[in-house]
Amino acid sequence: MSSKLRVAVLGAQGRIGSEAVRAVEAAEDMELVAALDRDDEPAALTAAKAEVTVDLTHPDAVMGNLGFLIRNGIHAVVGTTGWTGERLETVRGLLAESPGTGVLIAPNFSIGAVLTMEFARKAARWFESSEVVELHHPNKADAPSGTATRTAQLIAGARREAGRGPQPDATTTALDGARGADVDGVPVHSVRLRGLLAHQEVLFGDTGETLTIRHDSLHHSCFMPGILLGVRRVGSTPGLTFGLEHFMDLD
Ligand SMILES: NC(=O)C1=CN([C@@H]2O[C@H](COP(=O)(O)OP(=O)(O)OC[C@H]3O[C@@H](n4cnc5c(N)ncnc54)[C@H](OP(=O)(O)O)[C@@H]3O)[C@@H](O)[C@H]2O)C=CC1
Ligand SMILES: O=C(O)C1=N[C@H](C(=O)O)C[C@H](O)C1
Repeated sequence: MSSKLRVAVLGAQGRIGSEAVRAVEAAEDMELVAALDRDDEPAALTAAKAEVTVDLTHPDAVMGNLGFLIRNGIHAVVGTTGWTGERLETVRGLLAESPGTGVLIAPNFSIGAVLTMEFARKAARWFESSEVVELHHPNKADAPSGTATRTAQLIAGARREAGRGPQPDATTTALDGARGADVDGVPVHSVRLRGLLAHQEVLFGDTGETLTIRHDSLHHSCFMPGILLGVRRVGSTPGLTFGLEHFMDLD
């Protein structure tokens, strides 16, 4: 009997899912027991006795997938985007019925992106204003990116804690969208351009200075160490964990 962790991938034919399949296959402590895509039956996961499933599908599919996984006590590592407070509450509700099951939802698995979010959170209270610009390939499912949304939420939280009020902005906009999307008071701008993969700039400004934190994902391989870390840790971390930073020692 193998002692390797039995891992499945959902969205296995996708841009990041196909990379995750290769990463799991290459990991000495894991066995890829299922690689499923859109038309496959989720029941294959139970038949394959998957212990951990990695979901890299689509915001429209992920809630149904998680419902199945949690009901069947299969731990989940989720990179799929589209997370709202309401969706997270639904996941917590499902987990309450399956208390031994662990779910990690990570807006971004790349180490540099996790650090970008952490640095942005730390910088936020020192600057009057901040804006987030995310830049992705044009086939991306959603906008703004999950990473940009999370970054803006972390900045907003840090501003609230520091007692900072709304960011100054006296602009009158002639066209809807000119100032981007408002995420908790932080403007978020989405660029979609052939040739890009996944990039983000967080801009801070105050009197006489600006600070820009930039991260570039240049290949899908950058997400793999984070995904594998999540797969290794999620089974011993029951309940919902939101953000890979909780599985990393950032201090
Ligand atoms: N957290 C992170 O670090 C990262 C997250 N992502 C996120 O991962 C998701 C996937 O991105 P990406 O790989 O670029 O997208 P792709 O469209 O390339 O891949 C998604 C794959 O999932 C398949 N799929 C759709 N619905 C289902 C379903 N119900 N069950 C199984 N498979 C399904 C798609 O099939 P079909 O083509 O037929 O629709 C496709 O093969 C997005 O939400 C993206 O934002 C991406 C990179 C990093
Ligand atoms: O769709 C992508 O490509 C990515 N999606 C995630 C997001 O929305 O933040 C992570 C990364 O930006 C790549």
